[in-house]
Amino acid sequence: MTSTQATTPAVEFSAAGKTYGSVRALDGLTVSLQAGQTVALLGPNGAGKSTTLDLLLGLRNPDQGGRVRLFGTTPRQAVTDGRVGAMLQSGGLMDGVRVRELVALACGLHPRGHPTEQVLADAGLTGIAERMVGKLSGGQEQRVRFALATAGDSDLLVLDEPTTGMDVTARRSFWSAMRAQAAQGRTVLFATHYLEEADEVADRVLVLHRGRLLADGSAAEIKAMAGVRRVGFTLDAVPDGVLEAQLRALPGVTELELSGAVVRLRSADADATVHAVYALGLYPRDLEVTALGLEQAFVALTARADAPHPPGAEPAPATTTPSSPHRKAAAK
Ligand SMILES: Nc1ncnc2c1ncn2[C@@H]1O[C@H](COP(=O)(O)OP(=O)(O)OP(=O)(O)O)[C@@H](O)[C@H]1O
Repeated sequence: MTSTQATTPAVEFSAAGKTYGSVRALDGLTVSLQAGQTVALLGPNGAGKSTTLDLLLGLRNPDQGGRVRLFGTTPRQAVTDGRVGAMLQSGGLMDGVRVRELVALACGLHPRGHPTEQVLADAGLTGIAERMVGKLSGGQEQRVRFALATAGDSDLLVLDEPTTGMDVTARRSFWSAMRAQAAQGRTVLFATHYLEEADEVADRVLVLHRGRLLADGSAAEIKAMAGVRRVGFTLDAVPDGVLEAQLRALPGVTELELSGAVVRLRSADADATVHAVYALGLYPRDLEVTALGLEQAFVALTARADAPHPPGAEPAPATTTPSSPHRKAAAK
């Protein structure tokens, strides 16, 4: 890795947009990623994730006025210099060769290629290195794609839904291999629909929605941004006259589930809700106030962005937390 990494962002999008006909797939994305970060790119179908990765890899150019830079240079130059390894959804693998031959080819072509046997081992492919690529299962093909992405000493790894088609065990070993890559100082950017992966693996989470950056922060910060918390408690006894409707009417409550004396609710203002529970004369036991999971926070954030806005009011821009560089240890 070069010394420029310390100062130059690994990835920099400046007002990068992309329009396909009448579809605005990416709407002025401005974001930069520091070297060494592991970043998850989340978003509903059609949010612009693949378009973002295409621009990043120089497979498409941004519309006029936008710019993408990798390590201070153009994506194409960075790719040519072997600084980027990519694992994309699209693009078939060569069928008529053996796994070892294909991986050896990638290692040989990379300007800073690793030894073939090491790459095979790191991707968990040693045992199937003599198999024909065309005979592999979907999960095994993904491992080959991973091997091709890590065939050389790249500084940035770009992964588009890398664990699609993998079973739970394969996913776990994939992320452990990926962590090993990140531990060597590589920047990793991955798009995923598995929010638990983002929660477990990423230092930083970017949420795209309709081509815009809706949120940017650690997983914990994204959960907090959703603003909604879960509140649970048990009542000693449900006093006469306390009806579900009264609990539902407590300040902040957005959802309520009442099962006997056990109350589970979601609140946009948990402090006010809990205060009002006491004010009703209730005595909650085993009171718990917890943040939403990343998946629920994601659903809440994107639903809020989809909600109709008053005439003239624009949806809020990206909620970006100030705590860059988004350190996982501090966030979780
Ligand atoms: N080549 C293309 N021509 C026309 N429209 C396109 C093209 N590629 C993408 N789009 C449109 O641009 C928008 C963003 O697509 P993109 O594939 O980037 O989203 P995504 O977040 O990766 O979605 P998914 O999660 O479904 O893979 C979508 O509305 C899509 O239909």
